[in-house]
Amino acid sequence: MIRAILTDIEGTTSSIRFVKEVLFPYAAEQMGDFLARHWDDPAVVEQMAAARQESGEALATPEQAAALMRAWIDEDRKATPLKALQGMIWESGYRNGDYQAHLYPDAARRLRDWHHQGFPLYVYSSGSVAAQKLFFGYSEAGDLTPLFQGYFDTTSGGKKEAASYRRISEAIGLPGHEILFLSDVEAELDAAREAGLHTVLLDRDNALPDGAHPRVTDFDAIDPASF
Ligand SMILES: CSCCC(=O)C(=O)COP(=O)(O)O
Ligand SMILES: [Mg+2]
Repeated sequence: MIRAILTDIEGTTSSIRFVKEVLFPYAAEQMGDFLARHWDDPAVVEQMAAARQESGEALATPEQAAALMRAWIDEDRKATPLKALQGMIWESGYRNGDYQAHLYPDAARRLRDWHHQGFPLYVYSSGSVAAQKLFFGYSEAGDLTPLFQGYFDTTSGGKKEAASYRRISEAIGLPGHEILFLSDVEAELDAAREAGLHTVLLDRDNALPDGAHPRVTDFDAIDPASF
């Protein structure tokens, strides 16, 4: 029986296009300026230390660091320091009203329904926890943060590693077989299933063949009671 639902964001609750064509370019454009202005802030110092560790580069100036961060954005690298910096940069964009996060209407509707039915809801995204809270706080469907019990990011591990889902199950306080994980990426679902979670593949473009995971094109087709 499912007792909690864990959802991915990009490609699952929300369009890939919004992330790739709005959020990532915004972060890339602001990165140089942001690092120059916040170079000595403790939160940035911490992420720069992590970026040096991951890259092996000296990153001695904001310009050098910005160039590497932009390269990582281009390759869609799910690096924790990049994700933390993106979250810091996106904050002002949301607060200034430069954009609102895209939410598929079916996702917003079903997340509200499941919350009202008593399912604890959680997010697991490569975006930082701070970025996730901004995303759902400033969404096209309004502030959805009251729906969620908790958020997980790459500090729990990579999304294609079964160990990450074991950590998340432990943090939620439920065995894997009582958690339903929703994602648009089969490799993430494979890892979640290896950790014992139930899975559903969101195939928003109805373009994928039937495979190892139940496949739906929207949240309306998901019935947590059917597992
Ligand atoms: C939290 S919003 C931005 C999402 C993001 O940065 C990203 O890399 C998307 O990853 P996801 O795990 O949600 O597919
Ligand atoms: Mg995704």
